[in-house]
Amino acid sequence: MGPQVMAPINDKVILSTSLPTISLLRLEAGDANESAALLQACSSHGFFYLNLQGADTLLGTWRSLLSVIADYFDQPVDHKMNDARESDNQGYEPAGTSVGARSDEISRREMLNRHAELSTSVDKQQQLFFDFMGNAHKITLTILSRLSDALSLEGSAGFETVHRHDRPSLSTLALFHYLKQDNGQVPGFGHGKHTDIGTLTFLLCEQWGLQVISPDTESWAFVEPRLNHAVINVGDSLRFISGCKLSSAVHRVVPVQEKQMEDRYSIAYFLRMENDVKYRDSANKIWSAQEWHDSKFNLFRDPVGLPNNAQMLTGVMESNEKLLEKAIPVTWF
Ligand SMILES: O=C(O)CCC(=O)C(=O)O
Ligand SMILES: [Fe+2]
Repeated sequence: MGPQVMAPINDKVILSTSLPTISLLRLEAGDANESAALLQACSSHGFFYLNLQGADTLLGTWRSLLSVIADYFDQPVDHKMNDARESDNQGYEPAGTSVGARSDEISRREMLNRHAELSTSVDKQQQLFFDFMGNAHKITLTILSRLSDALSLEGSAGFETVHRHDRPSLSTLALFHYLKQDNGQVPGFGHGKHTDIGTLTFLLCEQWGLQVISPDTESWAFVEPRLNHAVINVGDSLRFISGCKLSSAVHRVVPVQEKQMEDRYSIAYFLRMENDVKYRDSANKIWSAQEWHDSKFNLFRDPVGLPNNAQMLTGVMESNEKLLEKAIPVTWF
């Protein structure tokens, strides 16, 4: 079983037509104009389409993975619970574990020893997952070094130097299944509004549902799924380490119609910094990358004191001048 076709959108939907498109081929070739366009995209929107032309291996692996994950999530919950690890970046998490996220999820930390402990059907597909992670990792590192170039960050000032291969990080591949709401039993759908924790997120999804706050209109806009394009966004850690020159845009996942009429599948590779890298958030507090990660995940699970803590979910973006004028109420699905 593979994912179903995309849902038609309704009239009220605003499309984000202004998202920039960056070419992976041109970034790989070191085209300086493309690096400048990348910097512009990451400073203004914090979100862009990455044209994957030329990345045939990755696109092929993605096709195979889509049917593997659909089959995986199709298994009974009891069986999938054999893979539960009570971890934010390893194993299975059933829908509703984190506030605002109504999705089944399977995540795998990038493991250099090339071995993952999963007992259910996906165990046999380990190579596919590692191939995908390897490719996504390489692409996100290319983006990162082009951003360093465009910001003239040379040598040890470059962003790549805090993403060394042999240092522990919480980089993760996550596979999401947003459940169809056709039988009235699913309490909610989607992913509440947030910014991503880490450096860069590489997202592949051919179905509707992702929304960003458009910097042009300051209101929610759907990101149109585009064939052979990934959606890349800047996370909090990169925003902070860039001295807030780059934006970690607020986004969420919602049904396109009143209810979610089809199962939705997405794959995200979260590139994260080395655990002990330190940075200042925009409120001037110092964090290690791991502390920021753990605190934000604790909040996702148990949002004590929301909406006071809501600023952290959105990477303190709402106290940033970019969104200050129009504070958006915290809503969950
Ligand atoms: O599933 C998606 O399209 C996006 C998921 C997301 O934003 C996240 O997991 O951080
Ligand atoms: Fe996200």
